[in-house]
Amino acid sequence: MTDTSNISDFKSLIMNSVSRSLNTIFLSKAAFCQTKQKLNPLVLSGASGAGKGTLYGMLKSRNPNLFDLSVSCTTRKPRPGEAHGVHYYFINHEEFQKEIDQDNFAEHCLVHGNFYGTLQKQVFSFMDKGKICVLDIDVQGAEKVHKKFPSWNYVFINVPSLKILEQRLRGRGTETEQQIQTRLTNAVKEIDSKNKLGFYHEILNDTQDQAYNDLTTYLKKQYPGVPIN
Ligand SMILES: Nc1ncnc2c1ncn2[C@@H]1O[C@H](COP(=O)(O)OP(=O)(O)OP(=O)(O)O)[C@@H](O)[C@H]1O
Repeated sequence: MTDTSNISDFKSLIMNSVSRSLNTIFLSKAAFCQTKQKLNPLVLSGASGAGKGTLYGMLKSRNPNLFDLSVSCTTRKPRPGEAHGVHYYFINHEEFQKEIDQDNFAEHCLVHGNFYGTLQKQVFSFMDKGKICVLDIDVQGAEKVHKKFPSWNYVFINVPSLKILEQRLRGRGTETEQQIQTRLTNAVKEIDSKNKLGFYHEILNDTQDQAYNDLTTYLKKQYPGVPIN
């Protein structure tokens, strides 16, 4: 009686141990597959002041481990308070030109004598970590990226009216009067070209909560199975 009971205990010990080992193998495999899942980057575009940064901030604060903002390279000098690798990668003209020659940019442009660009390898490194890399770029930049990577997700943040855009730019208080006027003039062109380009999903940024809700509804469809808050 005692012997049989011992054998039965021994059997169940072995079975439990095998079952635990198999669980560990399958769970680690699932975790491995999850970390290797590559998620297409999200390109947020729209006029200056439309709310790209605000909506990215909401995505990041509610999903800190899922979204990461791509940091651009620039040849302009850092402003007080700007840190290398945080606000921009500050590189010189020679280094920037080398990256252009090697076709390493998803997009780049020259503004007032300074280069700005998004390095592909930086975007790919986020993808390798299973993250959604967010590119916060203007309409011209997004058009260039789309030529190279048409399968990425393109969202155009729009505003209810130019009047409201003007109010928001003034409220932000980071631009001079001249810069506000330039941004408003550019906004008309950007909204116009968004209509012609046709690859965007458009989000109207009326109230922040409604815009965030519309954005996440779209993202949940684009990234099925990925929990997005
Ligand atoms: N739905 C909203 N209602 C009211 N104010 C808003 C809304 N969304 C954004 N804002 C405000 O509008 C201003 C511009 O927004 P934000 O800085 O996010 O724009 P942006 O598109 O990132 O601009 P830029 O391209 O110039 O960086 C900010 O002061 C922000 O707080």
